[in-house]
Amino acid sequence: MQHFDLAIVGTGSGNSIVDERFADWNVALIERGTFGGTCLNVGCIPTKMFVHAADLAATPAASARLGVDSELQGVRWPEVRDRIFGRIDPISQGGRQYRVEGSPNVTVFEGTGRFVGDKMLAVTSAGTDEKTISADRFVLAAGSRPILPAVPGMADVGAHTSDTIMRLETLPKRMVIVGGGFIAAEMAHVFSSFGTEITLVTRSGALLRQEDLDVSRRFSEMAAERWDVRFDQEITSVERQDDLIRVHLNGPDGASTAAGDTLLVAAGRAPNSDLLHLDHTGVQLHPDGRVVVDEYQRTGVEGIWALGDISSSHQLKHVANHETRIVQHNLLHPDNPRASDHRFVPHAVFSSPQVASVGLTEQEALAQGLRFVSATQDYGDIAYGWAMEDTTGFCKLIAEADTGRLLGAHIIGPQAATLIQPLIQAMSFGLDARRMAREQYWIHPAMPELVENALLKLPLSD
Ligand SMILES: Cc1cc2nc3c(=O)[nH]c(=O)nc-3n(C[C@H](O)[C@H](O)[C@H](O)COP(=O)(O)OP(=O)(O)OC[C@H]3O[C@@H](n4cnc5c(N)ncnc54)[C@H](O)[C@@H]3O)c2cc1C
Ligand SMILES: NC(=O)c1ccc[n+]([C@@H]2O[C@H](COP(=O)([O-])OP(=O)(O)OC[C@H]3O[C@@H](n4cnc5c(N)ncnc54)[C@H](O)[C@@H]3O)[C@@H](O)[C@H]2O)c1
Repeated sequence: MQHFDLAIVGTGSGNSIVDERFADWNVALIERGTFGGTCLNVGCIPTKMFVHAADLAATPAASARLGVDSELQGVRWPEVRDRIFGRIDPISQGGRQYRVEGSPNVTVFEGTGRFVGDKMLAVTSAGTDEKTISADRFVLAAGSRPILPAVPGMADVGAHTSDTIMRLETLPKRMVIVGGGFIAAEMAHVFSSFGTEITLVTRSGALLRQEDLDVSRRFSEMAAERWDVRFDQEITSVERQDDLIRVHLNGPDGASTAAGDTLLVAAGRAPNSDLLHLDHTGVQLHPDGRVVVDEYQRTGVEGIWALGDISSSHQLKHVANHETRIVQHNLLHPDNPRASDHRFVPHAVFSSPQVASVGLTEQEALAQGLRFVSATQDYGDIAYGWAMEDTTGFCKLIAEADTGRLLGAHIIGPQAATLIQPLIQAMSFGLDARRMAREQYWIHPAMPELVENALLKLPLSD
């Protein structure tokens, strides 16, 4: 049995742990899927490349009201798709090749790892013999995978998830999307901009329910104008009839059916901890399957760390990246460990409109009994937003009443994912809202004046 100083399960964020500082460590990398993990292959990167193309495709429809007449002449789906994966696939292949052939201290095991002893992992893959390895230390970076709701027929109709939808042979004519979160919002924008008719089915009364209520409401209203959105639906069964998939629903108005040639299920992701047979090690799990870690990313078992989607309540790449750097440091400096910082974790939804958020929603601030003030600034009332004639976007801020410390920031509208960054910075470094607004220049008439004016609107005393 081969023994290693370190074994890393998962080559998403896990792959970037091993740099030159680990040159004299004997490392095993275990990967069951495509080298490079979710973000690179089926997550952040391809989706945002599709979103960029979708934004371009949607521009002609939006520009006529400003007197600019242009026409979308077509979307060459195979070319859009192949340009994206023609750029991504070589990165994954190059990363794999570098580890297999160019990293003398790293051994790559391709297959599914599962614990068979305290610090022993068996790796199985179809067509090869099972290999068992041991290691002094393990990093569990095995990520998460899409959930297919347990509904009669769901597993039999050829439903797509985000893992497969981006590689379709042809552009769908009618797509049913199940889910009302990140992936549903982004993919509905992508495919509808390319010309696919979208029916979006969600079990709750609003889309993007994790957002501040004002943002979620605004996004839901706008989505309902653009797509056939069915709220408050229970899926009772799914069936395929030749080329048509029918999703049978039960909602406030009774039974109905959503039909399309393609079904995308975007109903959340579950941690891959079940694949690892962690009962053989004593690593503990939360009820939802996430690995339990402390602030140093340590599991309860000495020498076993976890990071990213397998352990985090934030399934976000910037969180996985941060935790990777923490684990990296703590592996190298076990006597001087660093803690992860999850105080102000932002996120953005790259749909149309974009949504971005950091910190508490108003509902969370209320639930925590905080004394806070809030202010909302419309894009339409700052110079650049007025020039664009934006009528729907806004920035909402929540600040501690006594100190002016920002508690939360929420933006819906153009460039929201970029505009939020100074607010993340202010919260991370404890800059109070009044100082942030007044003690720096804000370029006129640029879009960040949205943030400046939202800050100035907060009813805080001097
Ligand atoms: C469609 C989509 C879009 C997204 N967009 C964004 C975005 O815009 N911004 C953002 O911040 N986040 C985004 N995310 C989330 C982001 O991709 C994840 O949070 C991040 O990739 C998680 O990284 P990870 O290293 O924890 O796991 P992964 O990157 O998933 O890596 C885990 C790896 O472990 C392997 N593995 C699992 N089990 C085993 C096993 N037993 N043995 C061997 N190997 C195993 C898997 O094959 C996988 O390669 C998106 C996700 C999706 C699905
Ligand atoms: N821009 C980004 O950062 C980005 C983009 C995509 C994905 N992600 C990450 O990936 C994760 C997974 O994305 P997601 O959209 O699958 O999950 P999600 O948690 O964002 O949304 C899941 C949605 O599915 C709905 N749902 C669940 N079961 C259902 C059912 N049986 N019937 C109808 N609706 C049902 C939920 O109510 C919810 O609206 C996200 O939580 C996010 O962390 C991030």
